[in-house]
Amino acid sequence: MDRAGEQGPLVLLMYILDIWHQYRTPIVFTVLIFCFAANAFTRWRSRRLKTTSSVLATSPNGGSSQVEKAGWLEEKQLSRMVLEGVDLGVEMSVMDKTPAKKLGPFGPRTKSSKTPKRISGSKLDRKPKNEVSSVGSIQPIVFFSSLTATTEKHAKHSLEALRRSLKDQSLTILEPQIHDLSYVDYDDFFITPPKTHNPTQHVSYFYLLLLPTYNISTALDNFLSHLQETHHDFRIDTAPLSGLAGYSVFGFGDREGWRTAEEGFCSQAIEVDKWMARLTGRKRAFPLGLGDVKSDAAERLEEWRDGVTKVLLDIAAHGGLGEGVVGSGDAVESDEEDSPKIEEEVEFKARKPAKRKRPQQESRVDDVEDLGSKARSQIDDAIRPESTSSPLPVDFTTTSSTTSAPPAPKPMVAISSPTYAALTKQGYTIIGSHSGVKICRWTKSALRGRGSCYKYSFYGIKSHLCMETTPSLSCSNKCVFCWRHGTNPVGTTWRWQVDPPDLIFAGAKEGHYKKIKMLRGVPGVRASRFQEAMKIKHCALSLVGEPIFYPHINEFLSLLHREHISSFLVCNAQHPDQLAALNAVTQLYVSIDASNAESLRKIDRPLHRDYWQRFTRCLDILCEKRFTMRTVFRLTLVKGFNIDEEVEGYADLVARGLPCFVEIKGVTYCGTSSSAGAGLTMQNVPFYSEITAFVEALNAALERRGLEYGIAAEHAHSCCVLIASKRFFVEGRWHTLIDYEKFFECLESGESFRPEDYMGAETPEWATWGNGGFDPADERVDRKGRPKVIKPADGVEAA
Ligand SMILES: Cc1cc2nc3c(=O)[nH]c(=O)nc-3n(C[C@H](O)[C@H](O)[C@H](O)COP(=O)(O)O)c2cc1C
Ligand code: SF4
Repeated sequence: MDRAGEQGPLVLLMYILDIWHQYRTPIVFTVLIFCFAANAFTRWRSRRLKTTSSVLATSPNGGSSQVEKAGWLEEKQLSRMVLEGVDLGVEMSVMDKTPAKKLGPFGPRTKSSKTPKRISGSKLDRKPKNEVSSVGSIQPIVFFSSLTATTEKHAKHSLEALRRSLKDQSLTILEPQIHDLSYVDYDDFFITPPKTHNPTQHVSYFYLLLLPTYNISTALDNFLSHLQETHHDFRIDTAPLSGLAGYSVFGFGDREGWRTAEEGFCSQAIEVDKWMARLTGRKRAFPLGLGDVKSDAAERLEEWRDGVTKVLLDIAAHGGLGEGVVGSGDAVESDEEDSPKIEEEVEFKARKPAKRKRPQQESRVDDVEDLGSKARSQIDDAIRPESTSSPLPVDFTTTSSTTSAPPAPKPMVAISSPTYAALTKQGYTIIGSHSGVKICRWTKSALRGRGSCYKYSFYGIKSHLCMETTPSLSCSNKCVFCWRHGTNPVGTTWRWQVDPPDLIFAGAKEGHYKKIKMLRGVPGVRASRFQEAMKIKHCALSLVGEPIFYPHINEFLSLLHREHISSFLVCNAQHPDQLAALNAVTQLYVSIDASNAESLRKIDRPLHRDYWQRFTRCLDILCEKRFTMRTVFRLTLVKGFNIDEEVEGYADLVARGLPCFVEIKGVTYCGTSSSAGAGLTMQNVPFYSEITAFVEALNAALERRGLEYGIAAEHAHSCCVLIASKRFFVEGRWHTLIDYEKFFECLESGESFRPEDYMGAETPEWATWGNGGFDPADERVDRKGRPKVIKPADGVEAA
């Protein structure tokens, strides 16, 4: 090997190095340009792949698997990921129950696809499946079962009636359909709601079930078994029919053979209603209707149908069944809502502010809460055992010590105030700034056929037709037994904004009907009574507060009377001027909570310094009114406060006021911390035997005074007895009931009239003294729905 040959590679290397040094800048520049161009090309190509609708080269489906524009696919939004290679279309349609082509950008694929794996998916629809969209359609379906064609005939007639009444509605209710349960496949309708074939239209189904009852084996047994098994089938959701918009059942039975539900009247319809409540997850849209084929079936069915039609329209308008009270839609009854627990909690909260340190010097009071807490503190001081001889409560109308101009009136119960929150939590609907309405527990009881309050036995008022309201939530007393003690505002004069009477009247009706509607899904509510309840016939102006405190009480009363709603007004005998100026009411009450000044101070804890003078003046005014309206003394007996040794004193008060009636009832213990704070316990609740002993003693005391009274009626269920003037004892019978239509006739005649002019029929035998006072047409049950054993200490929330 020669030297030149050995040095050849070295020379070549040096030559290359030389060229590199000479041309490195253009070389580097060229390489960079090339890399950039290659990169840009790659990116352009991949973007083009995403946005074109060209056929994927490797897709076996050719033109059918076109790639849709996928720009919407935000990877972060993907809540369900599907690996490419799985049949995406099928997977998605199972998931969302909508056709595959709507769901994915890549269309259906097969497992044989050779394209690279790609992760894809779509957003899940999070809307609750069982909520009817307000834009969705509702499909009513009438189901019936029939052996001897009675139910079939009614079902077909109902279908026509439904079609007629829904014909002109512009809402989204589809033409009702009908199915004979003997011919339908239960799996199509009673495992899950039927499937909709049109994916663009969301349809919710509403079932109306019309069923007879047979105590022999029929196809209905299969239907019942199916419902039961579906509910218990562990593979199926316990409420698979919750996607329904609602359901309601109507049963046909024969009362001649099966008098009561316990004996089997409509028992199969009752069972179906229960299972449907479970399977639909509480979608009872209207109470179970029951009709006796030999008497009232057609009438009851019509009421039920009207109610169901209204609910259908409601659902279409508002997109769902709306609110219900606790227990709404339940399969079986529970009385949770009667529990005093909520009251306890609210009352406790409401009383908390009273613990705040109170300034020594009282100043002018211009806010209801301030007034309430100050009054409360004073009153609390007044009733503490060690301070029983403390000075009388201050009259706030005379305590102003400031010289500043009076502030502008404020709302009595401002929306942002704790009082508002406490009252609404207790179930009050606050109307405007100072009025309230609430459903009383007897309304629910009457709707279920469990009995009305004592006013039904004494005066013929059906509790489910009665509205309980007050145009003034404020009161000038703080009675120890007041249910709402600690939450309601107090004051001696009206110093708040004044709402117009028509606003209060409209608000009270609206609030009342809304609350009634919330009861429609409650098990046990009778369809016929529910329908009746949608027309208020009576108004109890009591609740809490002092109705005659409201400056436009007379205008408010005329609004009631104009709609033929009777008025029972209860006042606390502290506002004689307002009482004197009061126009006619159907029945006028004053509360007589004690027989003497000292006792009244302890029990009513009045804010007025001259409370006893006010009280006795009210009795005199009542005495004058006794020939123009029915006047009543209401005595609430509280053991340890106002019973012992007071009989003679009460008899003297009766002699002074000469009321048409004296109602005597035992106090209701509500078990709240406020009542406990006022020194009240269960020990203060008199037994019914103690009430009756008192009544007999009072009656004897009245006789001794030569007063023409007698014991007319009783309602042992609510510890209440009625003493009546002999003016209402006609031809040897008590006539304590009221002829309400006659009352309105008298009122509208413009002539003066007397209470006797609207005296009603004789008091029913079952309500008279010695007979207990419970309407035999109703069913007495305890809180769990079991037959009731009379307990003398049962209280009543009476208005
Ligand atoms: C054999 C038989 C058994 C019945 N059992 C009951 C019953 O247990 N409870 C009830 O309320 N009605 C009962 N009924 C009355 C029917 O429910 C009632 O007549 C109904 O209207 C029949 O409806 P359909 O004609 O549509 O079959 C029975 C009737 C028959 C003939
Ligand atoms: S308790 Fe009062 S409000 Fe309730 S139904 Fe009876 S009268 Fe009406």
